[in-house]
Amino acid sequence: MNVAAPILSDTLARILADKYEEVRERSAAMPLSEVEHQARHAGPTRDFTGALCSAVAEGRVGLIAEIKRASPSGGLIREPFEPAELARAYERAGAACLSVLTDAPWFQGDLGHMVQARGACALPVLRKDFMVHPWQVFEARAMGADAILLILAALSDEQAHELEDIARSLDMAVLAEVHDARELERALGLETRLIGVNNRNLKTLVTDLAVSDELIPQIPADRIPVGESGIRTPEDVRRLCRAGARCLLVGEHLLRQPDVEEAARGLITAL
Ligand SMILES: O=P(O)(O)OC[C@@H](O)[C@@H](O)c1c[nH]c2ccccc12
Repeated sequence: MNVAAPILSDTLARILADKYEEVRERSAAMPLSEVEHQARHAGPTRDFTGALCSAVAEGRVGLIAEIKRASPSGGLIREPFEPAELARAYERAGAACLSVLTDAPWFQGDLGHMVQARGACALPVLRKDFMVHPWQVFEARAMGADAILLILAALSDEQAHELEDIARSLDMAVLAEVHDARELERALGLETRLIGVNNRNLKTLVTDLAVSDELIPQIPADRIPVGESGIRTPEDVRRLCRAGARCLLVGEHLLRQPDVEEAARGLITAL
Protein backbone atom coordinates (compact mmCIF):
# COMPACT_ATOMS: atom_id res chain seq x y z
CA MET A 1 0.00 0.00 0.00
CA ASN A 2 1.39 3.36 -0.97
CA VAL A 3 -0.08 5.94 1.41
CA ALA A 4 2.06 8.79 0.07
CA ALA A 5 0.74 8.64 -3.49
CA PRO A 6 -2.46 10.71 -3.16
CA ILE A 7 -0.58 13.50 -1.42
CA LEU A 8 2.28 13.53 -3.90
CA SER A 9 -0.10 13.77 -6.84
CA ASP A 10 -1.57 16.96 -5.33
CA THR A 11 0.63 19.76 -6.69
CA LEU A 12 -0.49 22.34 -4.14
CA ALA A 13 0.35 19.98 -1.26
CA ARG A 14 3.84 19.42 -2.68
CA ILE A 15 4.41 23.15 -3.16
CA LEU A 16 3.25 23.85 0.40
CA ALA A 17 5.55 21.19 1.85
CA ASP A 18 8.48 22.96 0.19
CA LYS A 19 7.16 26.36 1.32
CA TYR A 20 6.95 25.46 5.00
CA GLU A 21 10.53 24.19 4.78
CA GLU A 22 11.64 27.42 3.10
CA VAL A 23 9.98 29.55 5.78
CA ARG A 24 11.67 27.47 8.47
CA GLU A 25 15.08 28.09 6.93
CA ARG A 26 14.59 31.80 6.25
CA SER A 27 13.11 32.57 9.64
CA ALA A 28 16.06 30.78 11.27
CA ALA A 29 18.39 33.14 9.39
CA MET A 30 16.48 36.31 10.38
CA PRO A 31 14.16 36.63 13.39
CA LEU A 32 10.58 37.76 12.90
CA SER A 33 11.19 40.94 14.91
CA GLU A 34 13.95 41.99 12.51
CA VAL A 35 11.98 41.39 9.30
CA GLU A 36 8.96 43.11 10.89
CA HIS A 37 11.13 46.11 11.73
CA GLN A 38 12.30 46.28 8.10
CA ALA A 39 8.71 46.01 6.86
CA ARG A 40 7.48 48.80 9.13
CA HIS A 41 10.28 51.08 7.94
CA ALA A 42 9.95 50.35 4.22
CA GLY A 43 8.90 53.10 1.80
CA PRO A 44 5.24 53.88 1.14
CA THR A 45 2.96 51.45 -0.68
CA ARG A 46 1.40 52.12 -4.08
CA ASP A 47 -2.40 51.85 -4.15
CA PHE A 48 -3.11 48.43 -5.72
CA THR A 49 -6.91 48.43 -5.32
CA GLY A 50 -7.13 52.08 -6.39
CA ALA A 51 -5.21 51.39 -9.61
CA LEU A 52 -7.66 48.62 -10.55
CA CYS A 53 -10.68 50.81 -9.74
CA SER A 54 -9.32 53.72 -11.82
CA ALA A 55 -8.78 51.51 -14.86
CA VAL A 56 -12.32 50.14 -14.61
CA ALA A 57 -13.78 53.64 -14.05
CA GLU A 58 -12.06 54.71 -17.29
CA GLY A 59 -13.72 51.85 -19.18
CA ARG A 60 -10.60 49.69 -19.49
CA VAL A 61 -9.86 46.22 -18.23
CA GLY A 62 -8.11 46.39 -14.85
CA LEU A 63 -5.19 44.23 -15.89
CA ILE A 64 -2.84 42.70 -13.35
CA ALA A 65 -0.02 41.67 -15.67
CA GLU A 66 2.13 38.82 -14.43
CA ILE A 67 5.88 38.35 -14.55
CA LYS A 68 7.08 34.73 -14.21
CA ARG A 69 9.81 32.71 -15.85
CA ALA A 70 8.25 29.26 -15.48
CA SER A 71 5.33 27.39 -13.93
CA PRO A 72 4.42 23.78 -13.06
CA SER A 73 1.73 23.75 -15.78
CA GLY A 74 3.60 25.73 -18.47
CA GLY A 75 7.24 24.70 -17.95
CA LEU A 76 9.77 27.32 -19.02
CA ILE A 77 7.64 30.22 -20.27
CA ARG A 78 10.07 32.97 -21.20
CA GLU A 79 13.80 33.03 -21.90
CA PRO A 80 15.59 35.41 -21.87
CA PHE A 81 13.65 36.74 -18.91
CA GLU A 82 13.98 40.44 -18.03
CA PRO A 83 11.65 41.54 -15.18
CA ALA A 84 12.45 45.27 -15.52
CA GLU A 85 11.86 45.28 -19.29
CA LEU A 86 8.61 43.36 -18.89
CA ALA A 87 7.41 45.78 -16.20
CA ARG A 88 8.03 48.77 -18.47
CA ALA A 89 6.30 47.09 -21.41
CA TYR A 90 3.22 46.28 -19.30
CA GLU A 91 3.14 49.84 -17.97
CA ARG A 92 3.30 51.33 -21.50
CA ALA A 93 0.45 49.02 -22.53
CA GLY A 94 -1.76 50.42 -19.76
CA ALA A 95 -1.72 47.58 -17.21
CA ALA A 96 -3.11 48.68 -13.83
CA CYS A 97 -0.84 46.53 -11.66
CA LEU A 98 1.86 43.86 -11.77
CA SER A 99 2.06 40.40 -10.22
CA VAL A 100 5.53 38.91 -9.79
CA LEU A 101 6.15 35.25 -8.94
CA THR A 102 8.71 34.92 -6.16
CA ASP A 103 8.52 31.16 -5.51
CA ALA A 104 11.82 29.58 -6.59
CA PRO A 105 11.38 25.78 -6.65
CA TRP A 106 8.20 25.66 -8.77
CA PHE A 107 8.18 28.95 -10.73
CA GLN A 108 11.89 29.86 -10.97
CA GLY A 109 10.89 33.08 -9.22
CA ASP A 110 12.88 35.34 -6.93
CA LEU A 111 12.17 38.32 -4.69
CA GLY A 112 14.82 40.07 -6.79
CA HIS A 113 12.49 39.85 -9.80
CA MET A 114 9.86 41.76 -7.82
CA VAL A 115 12.35 44.40 -6.73
CA GLN A 116 13.60 44.86 -10.31
CA ALA A 117 10.08 45.06 -11.75
CA ARG A 118 8.83 47.53 -9.15
CA GLY A 119 11.93 49.69 -9.50
CA ALA A 120 11.43 49.95 -13.27
CA CYS A 121 7.88 51.37 -13.24
CA ALA A 122 5.27 53.20 -11.15
CA LEU A 123 2.73 50.36 -10.99
CA PRO A 124 1.62 48.73 -7.72
CA VAL A 125 3.07 45.22 -7.39
CA LEU A 126 1.66 42.01 -5.92
CA ARG A 127 4.06 39.48 -4.46
CA LYS A 128 2.80 36.21 -5.95
CA ASP A 129 3.82 33.39 -3.66
CA PHE A 130 2.34 30.80 -1.33
CA MET A 131 1.92 32.84 1.84
CA VAL A 132 1.54 30.64 4.91
CA HIS A 133 3.37 32.54 7.68
CA PRO A 134 3.59 36.12 9.01
CA TRP A 135 7.33 36.12 8.28
CA GLN A 136 6.63 36.07 4.53
CA VAL A 137 4.16 38.96 4.74
CA PHE A 138 6.72 41.13 6.53
CA GLU A 139 9.36 40.04 4.04
CA ALA A 140 7.09 40.99 1.13
CA ARG A 141 6.62 44.54 2.47
CA ALA A 142 10.30 44.88 3.44
CA MET A 143 11.14 44.16 -0.21
CA GLY A 144 8.58 46.68 -1.49
CA ALA A 145 5.42 44.66 -2.21
CA ASP A 146 2.17 46.62 -2.37
CA ALA A 147 -0.10 43.57 -2.23
CA ILE A 148 -0.04 39.89 -1.36
CA LEU A 149 -2.00 36.87 -2.53
CA LEU A 150 -3.82 34.69 0.00
CA ILE A 151 -4.82 31.32 -1.48
CA LEU A 152 -7.77 30.01 0.55
CA ALA A 153 -7.03 26.41 -0.53
CA ALA A 154 -3.65 26.72 1.19
CA LEU A 155 -4.80 28.32 4.45
CA SER A 156 -7.05 27.75 7.45
CA ASP A 157 -9.49 30.58 8.25
CA GLU A 158 -7.32 31.46 11.22
CA GLN A 159 -4.19 31.74 9.08
CA ALA A 160 -5.99 33.78 6.40
CA HIS A 161 -7.28 36.28 8.96
CA GLU A 162 -3.92 36.58 10.68
CA LEU A 163 -2.03 37.17 7.43
CA GLU A 164 -4.67 39.63 6.22
CA ASP A 165 -4.46 41.62 9.48
CA ILE A 166 -0.70 41.89 9.15
CA ALA A 167 -0.93 42.95 5.49
CA ARG A 168 -3.49 45.62 6.35
CA SER A 169 -1.37 46.91 9.22
CA LEU A 170 1.40 47.38 6.63
CA ASP A 171 -0.99 49.17 4.22
CA MET A 172 -0.80 46.31 1.69
CA ALA A 173 -3.75 45.13 -0.38
CA VAL A 174 -4.83 41.47 -0.20
CA LEU A 175 -6.04 39.41 -3.15
CA ALA A 176 -8.04 36.51 -1.70
CA GLU A 177 -8.00 33.60 -4.15
CA VAL A 178 -10.76 31.00 -4.44
CA HIS A 179 -11.55 28.08 -6.72
CA ASP A 180 -14.92 26.82 -5.44
CA ALA A 181 -18.05 28.03 -3.66
CA ARG A 182 -16.85 26.92 -0.24
CA GLU A 183 -13.62 28.90 -0.57
CA LEU A 184 -15.59 31.89 -1.85
CA GLU A 185 -17.74 31.82 1.26
CA ARG A 186 -14.60 31.75 3.43
CA ALA A 187 -13.01 34.60 1.44
CA LEU A 188 -16.09 36.76 2.01
CA GLY A 189 -15.33 36.51 5.73
CA LEU A 190 -12.16 38.50 5.13
CA GLU A 191 -12.02 42.31 5.00
CA THR A 192 -10.48 42.59 1.55
CA ARG A 193 -12.59 43.67 -1.42
CA LEU A 194 -10.36 41.86 -3.93
CA ILE A 195 -11.65 38.35 -4.63
CA GLY A 196 -9.68 36.38 -7.20
CA VAL A 197 -11.35 33.44 -8.92
CA ASN A 198 -8.61 31.08 -10.08
CA ASN A 199 -9.69 29.15 -13.15
CA ARG A 200 -6.80 26.76 -12.49
CA ASN A 201 -7.21 24.03 -9.91
CA LEU A 202 -3.91 24.15 -8.00
CA LYS A 203 -4.18 20.49 -6.98
CA THR A 204 -4.62 19.09 -10.51
CA LEU A 205 -3.46 22.11 -12.62
CA VAL A 206 -6.54 21.74 -14.81
CA THR A 207 -7.68 25.16 -16.09
CA ASP A 208 -11.28 25.92 -17.08
CA LEU A 209 -12.87 29.36 -17.56
CA ALA A 210 -16.22 27.80 -16.59
CA VAL A 211 -15.05 28.20 -12.97
CA SER A 212 -15.32 31.98 -13.47
CA ASP A 213 -18.70 31.66 -15.22
CA GLU A 214 -19.98 29.91 -12.13
CA LEU A 215 -18.33 31.77 -9.23
CA ILE A 216 -18.00 35.39 -10.34
CA PRO A 217 -21.78 35.97 -10.44
CA GLN A 218 -21.90 34.81 -6.79
CA ILE A 219 -19.57 37.59 -5.62
CA PRO A 220 -21.46 40.43 -3.85
CA ALA A 221 -21.46 43.87 -5.46
CA ASP A 222 -19.35 45.45 -2.71
CA ARG A 223 -16.38 43.24 -3.65
CA ILE A 224 -14.09 43.46 -6.69
CA PRO A 225 -13.93 40.17 -8.63
CA VAL A 226 -10.65 39.34 -10.36
CA GLY A 227 -10.62 36.61 -13.02
CA GLU A 228 -7.39 34.62 -12.85
CA SER A 229 -5.53 32.14 -15.10
CA GLY A 230 -5.99 30.67 -18.54
CA ILE A 231 -7.04 33.97 -20.17
CA ARG A 232 -5.69 34.26 -23.72
CA THR A 233 -7.98 36.01 -26.17
CA PRO A 234 -10.14 39.14 -26.35
CA GLU A 235 -13.10 36.73 -26.40
CA ASP A 236 -11.93 35.25 -23.06
CA VAL A 237 -11.80 38.80 -21.66
CA ARG A 238 -15.34 39.50 -22.82
CA ARG A 239 -16.53 36.17 -21.40
CA LEU A 240 -15.20 37.00 -17.92
CA CYS A 241 -16.63 40.49 -18.24
CA ARG A 242 -20.06 39.00 -18.99
CA ALA A 243 -19.68 36.92 -15.83
CA GLY A 244 -19.02 40.17 -13.94
CA ALA A 245 -15.23 40.65 -13.72
CA ARG A 246 -13.53 43.68 -15.22
CA CYS A 247 -10.27 42.97 -13.45
CA LEU A 248 -8.09 40.15 -14.75
CA LEU A 249 -4.81 38.49 -13.83
CA VAL A 250 -2.96 37.27 -16.92
CA GLY A 251 0.49 35.75 -17.22
CA GLU A 252 1.43 32.91 -19.52
CA HIS A 253 -0.33 34.10 -22.68
CA LEU A 254 1.35 37.52 -22.50
CA LEU A 255 4.77 36.14 -21.60
CA ARG A 256 4.77 33.75 -24.55
CA GLN A 257 4.41 36.64 -27.04
CA PRO A 258 7.52 38.27 -28.50
CA ASP A 259 5.86 41.70 -28.04
CA VAL A 260 4.27 41.64 -24.58
CA GLU A 261 3.27 45.31 -24.82
CA GLU A 262 1.13 44.75 -27.90
CA ALA A 263 -0.32 41.56 -26.40
CA ALA A 264 -1.27 43.31 -23.15
CA ARG A 265 -2.82 46.23 -25.03
CA GLY A 266 -4.90 43.74 -27.05
CA LEU A 267 -6.48 42.38 -23.85
CA ILE A 268 -6.86 45.74 -22.09
CA THR A 269 -8.85 47.18 -24.99
CA ALA A 270 -10.94 44.04 -25.61
CA LEU A 271 -14.12 45.34 -23.99
O1 LIG B 1 -0.38 32.32 -16.46
P1 LIG B 1 -1.88 32.42 -16.42
O2 LIG B 1 -2.60 31.17 -16.80
O3 LIG B 1 -2.37 33.60 -17.21
O4 LIG B 1 -2.29 32.69 -14.88
C1 LIG B 1 -1.82 33.80 -14.15
C2 LIG B 1 -2.13 33.63 -12.66
O5 LIG B 1 -3.53 33.61 -12.50
C3 LIG B 1 -1.50 32.35 -12.11
O6 LIG B 1 -0.12 32.48 -12.21
C4 LIG B 1 -1.87 32.08 -10.66
C5 LIG B 1 -3.04 32.36 -10.06
N1 LIG B 1 -3.02 31.97 -8.77
C6 LIG B 1 -1.85 31.42 -8.51
C7 LIG B 1 -1.34 30.90 -7.32
C8 LIG B 1 -0.06 30.44 -7.32
C9 LIG B 1 0.71 30.46 -8.46
C10 LIG B 1 0.23 30.97 -9.65
C11 LIG B 1 -1.05 31.46 -9.68
